Order: sequence, then structure tokens, then C-alpha cells
Amino acid sequence: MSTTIIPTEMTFFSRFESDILSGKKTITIRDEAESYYVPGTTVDVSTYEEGRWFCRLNILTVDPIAFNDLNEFHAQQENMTLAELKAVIHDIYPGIEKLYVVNYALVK
Ligand SMILES: CC(=O)Nc1ccn([C@@H]2O[C@H](CO)[C@@H](O)[C@H]2O)c(=O)n1
Repeated sequence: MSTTIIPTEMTFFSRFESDILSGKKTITIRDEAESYYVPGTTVDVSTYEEGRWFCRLNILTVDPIAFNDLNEFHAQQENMTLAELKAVIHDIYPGIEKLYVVNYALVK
């Protein structure tokens, strides 16, 4: 028998809170360990630093992406330039090639 655990929580660095709440940032890019979010479910979102809850997100899609395939469209959805996005991801996930794009919508 196998058990499926559906994640109900997600954290973001607090510097992204305002972009998420204003709808400027509509995706997040995570590694394998955080690839188990399930489309159609809702997660409670808090800051990574303080654990302060700030919204709920509806998970829309979760799709694999290679670091080298990140493009301007991903950057636009992150409200960054592609160079900024690659630098941020390189910082958070150094050397990780296999990533996942999590597309979400703010629950109002
Ligand atoms: C706190 C925590 O556990 N992990 C992460 C991982 C990623 N991100 C953001 O997702 C996008 C692509 O990675 C960028 O905007 C990142 O800054 C985040 O905020 N928090």
C-alpha cells in the first residue's frame, strides 16, 4: 500500500510577499523536494523567515523544467528579468538542473 501526502503549506522568502499579493508573481520554481503540490488543491502560504501566514494559493499546474530551458516567459511570470530569475534560482538551488514550475492563483 502507498500513501499520498498532499502538501497544504508553502513558504516564500518575505521579499516576494508583495508581488504575490498584487498578482505580479504567478509562478514559483522549486526543486524535486517541493514538486508534490497537487493541481486543484489550496495551500496556506507563510514567510520562510518568520513563518507569518499571508495568503492562500490555489495550485493550478506543476510542470518539470530544466534550468537551461528557463525563458523570458517564466521571468515575466516571476516579475523579474531572466538574468535575475536565473541568479535567484542559482542562489536557492545551486547546481540543480531539474526544477518544477508551480503556477498558482491567489485565493481572494
Ligand atoms: C522559502 C522556501 O522554502 N523556498 C523558496 C523557493 C523559491 N522561492 C521563489 O520562487 C521563485 C523561483 O525559485 C523565486 O521567486 C524564488 O525566490 C521562494 O520564495 N522560496
